[in-house]
Amino acid sequence: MGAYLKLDHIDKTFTRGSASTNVLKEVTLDIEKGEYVSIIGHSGCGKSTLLNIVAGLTGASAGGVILDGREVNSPGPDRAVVFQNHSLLPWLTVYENVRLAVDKVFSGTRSKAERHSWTLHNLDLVQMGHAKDKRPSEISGGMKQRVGIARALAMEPKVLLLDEPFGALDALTRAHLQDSVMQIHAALGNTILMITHDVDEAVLLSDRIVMMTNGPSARIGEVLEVKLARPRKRLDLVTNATYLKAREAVLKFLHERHRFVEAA
Ligand SMILES: Nc1ncnc2c1ncn2[C@@H]1O[C@H](COP(=O)(O)OP(=O)(O)OP(=O)(O)O)[C@@H](O)[C@H]1O
Repeated sequence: MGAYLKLDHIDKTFTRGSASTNVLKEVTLDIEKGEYVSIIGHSGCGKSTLLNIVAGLTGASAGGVILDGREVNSPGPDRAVVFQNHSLLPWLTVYENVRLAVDKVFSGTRSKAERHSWTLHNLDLVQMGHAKDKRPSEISGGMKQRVGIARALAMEPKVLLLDEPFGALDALTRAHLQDSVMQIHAALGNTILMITHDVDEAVLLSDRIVMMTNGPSARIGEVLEVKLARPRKRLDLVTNATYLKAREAVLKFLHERHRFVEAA
């Protein structure tokens, strides 16, 4: 038996005319069911490209993705993506945005009443039940991200793919949302692959942090296991030696890679 989610020797080269850029080189990673894995690396190294390959939105040039024993190479409801800039449909209410996804996945297997209560349940999970009849333009950025997360969770994906989901938010909103995601992960045991630029966020949330080298031809440089017990409380971690050590290791990796590029 292999890993639950396997990224197997992924290579990606973009070609335009006669010019081609090799963005990812031999990226191999095994992720267990219920694991929270973050990918961190400098801007442009290929993190989003990698996530898009897992999502099936971009094809790999070589290698592939195996999820729960099956190769995946096109988008599917078993992999739900939450992007940095929410992608809610502006003409639908909060409820309707989530319901649309629920209907898409479950119209053949669950009754109308079940789909209705499942939609409400997922909005409650992210504390957005109270705003169910609002439209995206009437709610804040953080609330929109919550709805995006509810929509993704409601599809009951095998893997949740988060592409800098908190990147555009102010620090306080970001912290609230991180706490919500930690609670949801603890309660539901989701398998999560998340891209982030934020070292503290990576350490706080992850079981493992995958550090990418700079592109072109980015690879996995190091993988750091974050051996912090859960539940994790951000205030307790400020002085926690394991937390500080992990944070330092990631910062060091990023700093050294950056220096390398500057010197090259
Ligand atoms: N469709 C495309 N065609 C050509 N090149 C592309 C395409 N998509 C991405 N790239 C290139 O691939 C490289 C990696 O881009 P990607 O967006 O994956 O990086 P990233 O690590 O997610 O960056 P950031 O952290 O800034 O979001 C970049 O050099 C980018 O210009």
